[in-house]
Amino acid sequence: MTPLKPTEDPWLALEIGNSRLHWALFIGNTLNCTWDTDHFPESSTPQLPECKSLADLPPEILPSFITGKLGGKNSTHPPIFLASVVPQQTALWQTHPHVRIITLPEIPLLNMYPTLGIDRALALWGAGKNWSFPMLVIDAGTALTFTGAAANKSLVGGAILPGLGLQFNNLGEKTAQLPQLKQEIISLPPRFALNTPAAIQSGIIYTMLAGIKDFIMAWWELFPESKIVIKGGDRILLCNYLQIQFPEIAAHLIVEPNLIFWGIREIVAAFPVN
Ligand SMILES: Nc1ncnc2c1ncn2[C@@H]1O[C@H](COP(=O)(O)OP(=O)(O)OP(=O)(O)O)[C@@H](O)[C@H]1O
Ligand SMILES: CC(C)(CO)[C@@H](O)C(=O)NCCC(=O)O
Ligand SMILES: [K+]
Repeated sequence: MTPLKPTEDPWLALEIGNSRLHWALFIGNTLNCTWDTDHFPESSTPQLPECKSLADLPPEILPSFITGKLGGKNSTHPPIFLASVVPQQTALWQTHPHVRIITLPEIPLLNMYPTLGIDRALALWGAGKNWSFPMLVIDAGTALTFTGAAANKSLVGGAILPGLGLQFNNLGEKTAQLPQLKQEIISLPPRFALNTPAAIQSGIIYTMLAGIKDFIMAWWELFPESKIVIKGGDRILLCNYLQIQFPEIAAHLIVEPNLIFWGIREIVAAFPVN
């Protein structure tokens, strides 16, 4: 792979989450744009190892407006820096000639444990480098996670629970009488509900908000001055409800969809350049 000129060369960041792929185009250090794509179907075996030029990447991965920004189909393939928490999807990219997989030991956080998710580590590193440590990151994704580090950039730890979508889906799937609901709750339901959909919504949303509040309060006991950043596909929904339920807490949250990309940028910037 040709070395990057950090100020001007284009490169792609790819985060493979459990629901979908999250992409970013960087020009040097500057984030140009982001987009999301689906996982590859398990059945398909994309010809990724054959990707020599941009023209070889399927259009469902690289939208034409991105190819345009990169100078058209015949231009040289930019490097892709990949971080994944889905090993089967990582495997598809492993042999791609321009892919560089980011691994946990490359992230300069102290006290990490070997099975820590790379997404959690990158988001925490990106948040801490951008705002400051101590730092707590809340990822409202497929899983809801809390991940915190102290002022000395040492991982304090965190917690993992089913995200909003998983809670709704699991309840609908594993019970005979409960319907599958979408988590698009327009307004907060009554806490003590008199119909089934509202009762499910109440149960899930109020316990989740109370849980988030409890983790935040516990974190502030340890690190009273700490900033807290929230990311993930359900961040806006959760922030809106936190705003109604616990406005004094919501006011302190920094909402940032691109945390992992900031983390990846830090790692890429530390890359040796000729
Ligand atoms: N367009 C969308 N596609 C899929 N999920 C979405 C979308 N918009 C919001 N969501 C919600 O976002 C949540 C998934 O979050 P996100 O996309 O951050 O997960 P992910 O790709 O698995 O990443 P992570 O591994 O960080 O959880 C789901 O609960 C889902 O309901
Ligand atoms: C928790 C998830 C699924 C969140 O994406 C991911 O970070 C992961 O698979 N983590 C591994 C376990 C851990 O972080 O302790
Ligand atoms: K699993």
